[in-house]
Amino acid sequence: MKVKNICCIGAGYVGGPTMSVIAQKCPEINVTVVDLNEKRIAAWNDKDVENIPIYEPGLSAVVEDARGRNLFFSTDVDEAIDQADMIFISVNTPTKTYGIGKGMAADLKWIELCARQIARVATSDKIVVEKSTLPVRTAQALKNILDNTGNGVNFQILSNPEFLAEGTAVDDLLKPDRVLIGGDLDTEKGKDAMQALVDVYAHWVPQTNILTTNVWSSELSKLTANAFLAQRVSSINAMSELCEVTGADVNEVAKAVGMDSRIGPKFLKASVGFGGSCFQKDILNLVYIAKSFGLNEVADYWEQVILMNDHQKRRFAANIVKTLYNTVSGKKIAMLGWAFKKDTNDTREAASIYVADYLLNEQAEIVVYDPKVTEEQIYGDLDYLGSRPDEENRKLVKVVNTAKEACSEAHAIALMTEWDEFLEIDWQAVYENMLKPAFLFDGRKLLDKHKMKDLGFKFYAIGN
Ligand SMILES: NC(=O)c1ccc[n+]([C@@H]2O[C@H](COP(=O)([O-])OP(=O)(O)OC[C@H]3O[C@@H](n4cnc5c(N)ncnc54)[C@H](O)[C@@H]3O)[C@@H](O)[C@H]2O)c1
Ligand SMILES: O=c1ccn([C@@H]2O[C@H](COP(=O)(O)OP(=O)(O)O[C@H]3O[C@H](CO)[C@@H](O)[C@H](O)[C@H]3O)[C@@H](O)[C@H]2O)c(=O)[nH]1
Repeated sequence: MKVKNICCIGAGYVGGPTMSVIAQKCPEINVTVVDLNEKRIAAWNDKDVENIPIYEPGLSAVVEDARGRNLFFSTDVDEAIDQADMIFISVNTPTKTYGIGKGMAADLKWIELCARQIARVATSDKIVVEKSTLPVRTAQALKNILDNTGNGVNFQILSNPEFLAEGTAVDDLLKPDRVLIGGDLDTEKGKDAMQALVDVYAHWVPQTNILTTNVWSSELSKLTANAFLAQRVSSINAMSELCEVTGADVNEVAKAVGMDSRIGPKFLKASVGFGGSCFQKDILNLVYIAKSFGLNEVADYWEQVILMNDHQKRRFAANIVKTLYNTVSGKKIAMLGWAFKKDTNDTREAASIYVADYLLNEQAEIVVYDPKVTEEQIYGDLDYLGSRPDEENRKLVKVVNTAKEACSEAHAIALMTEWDEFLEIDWQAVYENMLKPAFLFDGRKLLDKHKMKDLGFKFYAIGN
């Protein structure tokens, strides 16, 4: 079968970029991305393509190419479901904040709502694709909901997890290491559905990079990939603490270790701790699944990756307090960067939120500058933690428009995100405008230690 109409439910960080690339590469397929969030859809449809709701290098050009031709953004979910022969579900699956599995399991509320809506609306056969990251065996639950509608529609469920990383989403989508498609390999209908999705990706991805597996392997591979990646970051971060007490330099250790072809150089950059919407959520989910099968050793093994990450964020903040003579009360701390990594406006689970919260509990005054994150987002992130009244966050935290302004008259700077522009800062001028001693804490190992020390900074970097 040839796919003619695709619908994607969820116009977020995954649905938006993924569907834009599919539409650009498959001009004969109509792609409609739908969302309940009217503001988000309006932003995707904004006349000025620079105002689309997600910042990703190269994304606006892709959207401009396809939007209005075969790429559409809409809030009419029913209509798009009705028209589609293939439906991607790309809604959020955050960690549950209530009930059984609170703080661990993935909240599948939005997934189930999608399934019920598809079941209610569909009058013709559909291929339903899990694009969201889901616990292994979710496809079974989806199938149960879809198959119990009694309207005779045939649903094929595929798992097609997304591996893009934010900040490089467009590149990752254009040149994926692999595309993974899980489906029912035992039936002709299952195989046909898989082939239909393979044919979509084959417009631009070499066949050798398109991997087909059974559904459960596909679902579990996504959680496994994120667990392995996060584990590397926690491993090097654990070493960074050991480096700090032994005189080793974590960058040198990472380079030496990464040159072993069995280990490889990627994801060995020590940092103030990994953030982002995926790593923590997906590992907690993995831990929960392992525990629910009684596999306690497996669960404990992976949980340690999260515990190490929490420790890394906490000890970075604690080191600031300790170094500033054991008190930051009433002191101005400039935070450079708020996003969880460079080249994205996403702040979900960013280390900066937790470091700021720690410092605010110590009564610091914080001034934040991030080139892509809005003031509203920063206050929202702090308010969400509920550590203090919202008004207090507005009183103690200021958000400014330049790094220079943030650092002026500061007691200390905490570099939280590795934005390229922080390399271009006139650090001499920054030094001159700070209170002395001028403390600089580099949570990303971005800056040149010798240069910063020569300028006069009291300089501290992770793992050094
Ligand atoms: N962010 C990433 O880099 C990334 C990468 C790979 C996989 N994932 C996974 O992809 C999924 C989506 O992540 P995201 O970052 O795009 O989330 P997101 O929160 O940015 O987007 C999800 C969107 O779905 C919409 N939505 C929720 N329920 C809906 C419904 N019933 N009908 C219509 N719209 C609905 C929300 O309004 C929201 O705009 C998650 O499972 C995530 O784990 C994310
Ligand atoms: O060597 C490294 C690499 C990353 N990080 C940090 O780890 C976090 C996650 O970074 P990254 O993985 O690059 O971004 P994400 O967008 O979270 O992407 C991850 O999560 C996605 C959602 O599941 C997956 O699709 C991607 O494959 C996976 O890399 C960020 O805070 C990074 O700063 C480090 O500290 N050191």
